[in-house]
Amino acid sequence: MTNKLVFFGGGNMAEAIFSKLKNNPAFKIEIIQNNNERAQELSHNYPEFQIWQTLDSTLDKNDILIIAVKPQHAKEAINAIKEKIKDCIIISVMAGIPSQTIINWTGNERVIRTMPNTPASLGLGATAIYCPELVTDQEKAIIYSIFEAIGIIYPAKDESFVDKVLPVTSSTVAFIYYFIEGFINHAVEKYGFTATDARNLVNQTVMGSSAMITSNPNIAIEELRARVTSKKGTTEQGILTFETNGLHDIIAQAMDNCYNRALEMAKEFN
Ligand SMILES: NC(=O)C1=CN([C@@H]2O[C@H](COP(=O)(O)OP(=O)(O)OC[C@H]3O[C@@H](n4cnc5c(N)ncnc54)[C@H](O)[C@@H]3O)[C@@H](O)[C@H]2O)C=CC1
Ligand SMILES: O=C(O)[C@@H]1CCC=N1
Repeated sequence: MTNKLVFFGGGNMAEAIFSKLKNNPAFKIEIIQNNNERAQELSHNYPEFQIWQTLDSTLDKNDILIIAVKPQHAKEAINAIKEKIKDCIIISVMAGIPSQTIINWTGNERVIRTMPNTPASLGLGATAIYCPELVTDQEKAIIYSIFEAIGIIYPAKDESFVDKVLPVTSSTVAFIYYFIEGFINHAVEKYGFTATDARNLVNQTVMGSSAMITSNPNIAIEELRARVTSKKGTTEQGILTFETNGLHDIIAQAMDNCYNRALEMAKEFN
């Protein structure tokens, strides 16, 4: 069976998902994109999808709507289409907006909250999914299949984990880029590498380090680190610098501020 899968908002996160689903025969994909320039870009890049400026048709019980607009635009955007989405399955990828808020806006109780991340576009995504009890096993299997097609899934035992995963997966993509930028910038500014060489060398190192973790599931990450950190060697000096300056405390603070912002957004955009 082919499910109609409608993306409401065709921005960065939506594209990371639908770009990876384009050859998947299980879904007939449509995109609602109100910005004309972006809609034209999508029509050019994805001729296989139908792109609309607004949702004109009413969605049926088996249709799936993925809400992928920014949280601050959600209330107004959803209000404009609420009569057409009363019966469909609603999946939100929005940060911070609780499912009860979406139920209040739409009158539809079949709301699934998810938190994906942009490596989905490479099939390397990580998505937390919370399905309420009224979602049937058959519907759950379809919902999981969307996100399994773009990476790993984490079935959240309660909705709070969809917010708690923000500083573990979704926002963390940017945190890791920020960390990488620091290494590249200093390699260029202090040590004279070209920007391209620094980017390639640091990126290869990040990929290699990550692959070492994946390939050695039984070795603690601390042990992998110890194997690089010789007594009185060079690495030790760098790690000591991080420890002295409380890098792990800074990471913990960044994670807490990120998560707390999700809780704040729930109140701000209801
Ligand atoms: N970017 C990321 O890494 C992640 C984003 N998210 C969530 O995904 C959602 C979208 O974020 P991004 O893709 O980054 O933002 P974005 O700004 O790239 O995409 C939003 C798109 O929705 C369109 N839009 C706004 N109102 C509309 C309407 N009424 N009808 C049709 N289209 C409309 C905008 O023109 C824009 O293209 C947010 O709620 C965010 O919290 C979740 C996980 C990761
Ligand atoms: O920064 C944001 O609000 C979104 C949610 C997770 C990643 N980007």
